[in-house]
Amino acid sequence: MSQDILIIYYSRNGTTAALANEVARGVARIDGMAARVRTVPPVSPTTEATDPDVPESGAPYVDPDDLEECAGLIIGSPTRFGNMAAPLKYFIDTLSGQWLSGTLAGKPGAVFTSTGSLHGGQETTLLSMMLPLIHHGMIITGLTYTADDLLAETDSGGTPYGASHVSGTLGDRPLTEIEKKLARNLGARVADIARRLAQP
Ligand SMILES: Cc1cc2nc3c(=O)[nH]c(=O)nc-3n(C[C@H](O)[C@H](O)[C@H](O)COP(=O)(O)O)c2cc1C
Repeated sequence: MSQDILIIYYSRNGTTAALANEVARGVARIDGMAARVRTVPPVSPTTEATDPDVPESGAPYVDPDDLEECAGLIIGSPTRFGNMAAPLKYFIDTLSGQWLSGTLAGKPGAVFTSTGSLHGGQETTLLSMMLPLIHHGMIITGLTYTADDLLAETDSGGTPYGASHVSGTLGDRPLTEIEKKLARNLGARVADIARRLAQP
């Protein structure tokens, strides 16, 4: 039976979702590993506002069981003012129970983001997204210069801290080949580490 790497993302305009799909493809490259892709609902300043249990499109909403069952976790968010978007942070802030019981402790974790501009805060977002994962006891991994061609291209997304995409001021730039490659490599890296950790 395969082990799942949980990929949780928030995306309003679809570019972080596209990156999530590439990360999932990378997970699937590793024998015995499968990607479980989930999203989180938007948040509203109106406390009475509700959303359907199943989103109109895209991945299903993440469920607490997903966190229990995963062998690793990769989270993705658009960059908003140099930080992760509120819906993902809101979801993370509901995880006190999992923190207390060590649900994610010892599992590999990684992060990815999409920004409007190349210098719009990818690194700050990625680093700050790692912090809650560290609090949960996760083993954080990024990308490597040697295996991932990070030095080959520096004019699009892709950082040592995780996968990334530059969507442009109109948010309409497709993923570049190097962005796709690095996103897949990140998924494969987390899946490979999870598989090795599961070996006796
Ligand atoms: C409120 C808000 C804040 C943003 N802040 C930044 C920012 O700090 N740096 C940046 O490069 N892009 C910023 N953007 C642009 C988004 O990061 C970018 O459009 C991203 O690709 C959207 O991801 P999505 O397609 O998954 O929704 C911001 C967008 C919004 C709506």
